[in-house]
Amino acid sequence: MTHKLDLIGFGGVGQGFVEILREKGQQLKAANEIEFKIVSISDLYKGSLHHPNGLCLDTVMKTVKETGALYDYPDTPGLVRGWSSEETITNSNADSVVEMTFTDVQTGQPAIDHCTVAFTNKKNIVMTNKGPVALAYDRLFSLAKENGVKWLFEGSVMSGSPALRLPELTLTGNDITEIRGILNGTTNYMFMRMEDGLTYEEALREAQEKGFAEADPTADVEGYDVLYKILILANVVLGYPLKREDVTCKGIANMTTNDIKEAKEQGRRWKLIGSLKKTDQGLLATVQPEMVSLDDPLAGISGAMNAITYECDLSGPITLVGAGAGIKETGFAVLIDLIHIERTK
Ligand SMILES: NC(=O)C1=CN([C@@H]2O[C@H](COP(=O)(O)OP(=O)(O)OC[C@H]3O[C@@H](n4cnc5c(N)ncnc54)[C@H](OP(=O)(O)O)[C@@H]3O)[C@@H](O)[C@H]2O)C=CC1
Ligand SMILES: N[C@@H](CC=O)C(=O)O
Repeated sequence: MTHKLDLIGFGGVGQGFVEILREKGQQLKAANEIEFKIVSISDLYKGSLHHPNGLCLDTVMKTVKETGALYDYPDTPGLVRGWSSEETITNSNADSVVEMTFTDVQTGQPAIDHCTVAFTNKKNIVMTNKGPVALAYDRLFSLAKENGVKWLFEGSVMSGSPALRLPELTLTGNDITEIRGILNGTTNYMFMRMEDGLTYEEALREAQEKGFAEADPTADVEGYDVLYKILILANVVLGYPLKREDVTCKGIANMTTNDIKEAKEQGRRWKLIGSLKKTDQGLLATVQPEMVSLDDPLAGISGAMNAITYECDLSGPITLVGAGAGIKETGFAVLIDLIHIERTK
């Protein structure tokens, strides 16, 4: 079975996903009898390529590594260049679109439009972008359903760690009363490096170099990235139509190495915590830095690792610990969603 893909957005995660297919494509074909074939790549500044029979991934990666763009990919009969994202989604022969453009924390665009165009053209969407899920979940979910296509976004919360599929599939039957965790890799990595003595700016720069941070890292340090993940968890896992204005949100942008040092002197550690709690007054949602004591299990979650605890009425608390950011880890989330589409056909 061949599953044809359009990649929309070809930054860190997009390239990480292509590397995974280069390394594991044959193995995946043998184990699952699925061949994932990339027929289009469309990126704002790197350019756009489409070939109905598939692009050569070795040449794509060589071209982007050598030139930073796709314009020097060689001409072959049938190759189309220059389609915009929407033209790619509309015109290509792909079965699924993988949406990996930047997350716009104000509007969710252009990714919301990409979903609308894909669904009305009867294409599945797999995405790591948080915007459409956080801001337009109900509308897009209905649109995908009306058009008989799938919309999967495991990578939007905790990258390759199954923070959404765990409650959906494995914890089902429980009433989840509370969700709480460390949900941003960049800030957690920054706390670790600031404890090592780096300044706020140095720690942020490192997180950017490692591919953890958003294109605009304000989203990470002001807490909006966690806010979006909290909206996704509320809407998707708890089925509660939470909006961004319902969430109290404070980030770490004003924190200094002194704050980190003071916490250390008190035998404590800062963590940026996102939480959702069902109360008699409704769903209480917060994002804020908290000082946790060193014997709190969250204190041991360091670097770009994240952790999330689901308080369940039947099974008790279940905690998932795993990568919260990273190029390959997030590329894996794309892969597992695509395999899931094939397995549930
Ligand atoms: N990195 C991580 O660890 C994780 C990332 N995510 C999410 O995954 C998505 C991708 O992340 P990442 O790869 O790190 O981000 P990057 O900023 O590296 O890549 C985003 C790419 O999207 C391109 N782009 C922007 N607008 C458009 C458009 N209209 N059409 C086509 N391409 C466009 C950008 O192009 P150009 O640069 O040429 O302008 C860029 O190449 C983001 O939404 C992020 O929030 C989710 C989980 C973890
Ligand atoms: N910028 C985000 C990436 C994953 O969502 C983070 O640092 O967690």
